[in-house]
Amino acid sequence: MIQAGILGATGYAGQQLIWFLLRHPSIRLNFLSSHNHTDISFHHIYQQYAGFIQNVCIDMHAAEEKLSDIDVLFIALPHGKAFDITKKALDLGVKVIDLGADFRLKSADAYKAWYGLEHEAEHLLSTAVYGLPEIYRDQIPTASLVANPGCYPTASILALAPLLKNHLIDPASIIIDAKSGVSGAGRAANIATLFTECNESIKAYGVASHRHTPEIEEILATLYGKELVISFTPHLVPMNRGILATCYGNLLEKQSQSQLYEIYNAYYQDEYFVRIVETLPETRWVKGSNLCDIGVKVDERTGRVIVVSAIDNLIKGAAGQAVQNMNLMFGFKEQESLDVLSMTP
Ligand SMILES: NC(=O)C1=CN([C@@H]2O[C@H](COP(=O)(O)OP(=O)(O)OC[C@H]3O[C@@H](n4cnc5c(N)ncnc54)[C@H](OP(=O)(O)O)[C@@H]3O)[C@@H](O)[C@H]2O)C=CC1
Ligand SMILES: CC(=O)N[C@@H](CCC(=O)OP(=O)(O)O)C(=O)O
Repeated sequence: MIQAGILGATGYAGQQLIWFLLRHPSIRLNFLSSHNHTDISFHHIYQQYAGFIQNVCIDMHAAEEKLSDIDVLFIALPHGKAFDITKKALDLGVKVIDLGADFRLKSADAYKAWYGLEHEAEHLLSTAVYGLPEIYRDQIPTASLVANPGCYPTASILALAPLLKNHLIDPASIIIDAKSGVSGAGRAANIATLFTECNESIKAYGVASHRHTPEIEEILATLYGKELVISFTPHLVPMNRGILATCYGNLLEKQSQSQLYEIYNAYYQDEYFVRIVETLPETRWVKGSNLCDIGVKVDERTGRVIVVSAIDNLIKGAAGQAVQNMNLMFGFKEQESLDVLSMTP
């Protein structure tokens, strides 16, 4: 039995992680941490767990004392909070999966530029593995520290990877127009995510400045083999969950619809969690699952390819992907506890 500790268990990502770990036959939840709900039973905060989970939330200090009791630490804290505890956990031989952004970028300078914070564990950046199994599966099983990707980067990178790996588009032409449900902003109180502020409205935000831009660029550049820059515009839409990323690129040579489908199907042929769909993806068909649906359309008139991807931001965009990484790190079946389908409607 693997002992797991969860920091930030009371957040949306942490709660979703618990939902999956409870189904896992080889995992025991050792501790759950919270900031504002310490000494409160987890099932009093998320009442669907009544009768299923007995843990009482503890604070970060108490969690730190329990590090030597666990095999894996999941960190679902706001960015900037993972440095110290990650160092301590790794020193004790505990494997770490960080759902936040603290170990995703390879350079501390880039982290400072986009997150406005000094990186306090720079020496770990070269050892952290970017936890997108469809791209880095070979490195994850031996990793001690996995940086779980952001939700928008997961949807965007999976959508564009086959085009860049096969050098089919001009990288300077990439535009990603993405929409997220409100749970992407977390559970903490915030005026911008009040029902009355975001219901019946859609807005772009972080235009030309969103912190997921360098993360997407870094991984796409690795796939392409050369530096590149993209335009990325996220939008907030009035739904609880889901990300839809619509990605545009100029084709370097004429490609037919069926050629591109063949390329996508070949690229993802062994991937359980990626479905190449003939219709266009919709968030409702992946909501509640660890799946990423991808649809591809050639616009012959403009010479562009338009790729649409859909994920559940809290699952393939966070907790599901974290469990997928844990399964790989501990030698479990990659799909263990993750093969659930959307229950829509
Ligand atoms: N929401 C999403 O779709 C995604 C989120 N992520 C990342 O996962 C991480 C968690 O996100 P999310 O669950 O949405 O956020 P939430 O705001 O919902 O949860 C944050 C969690 O961290 C705890 N916390 C807050 N501040 C502190 C602090 N100073 N010290 C210790 N604990 C603290 C909170 O405790 P309490 O509840 O007691 O306040 C809560 O458990 C973030 O890094 C986020 O960027 C990644 C991909 C997708
Ligand atoms: C709707 C919304 O606000 N979404 C979040 C992204 C959530 C996520 O993946 O954030 P991390 O990179 O911090 O893990 C945002 O745009 O900041």
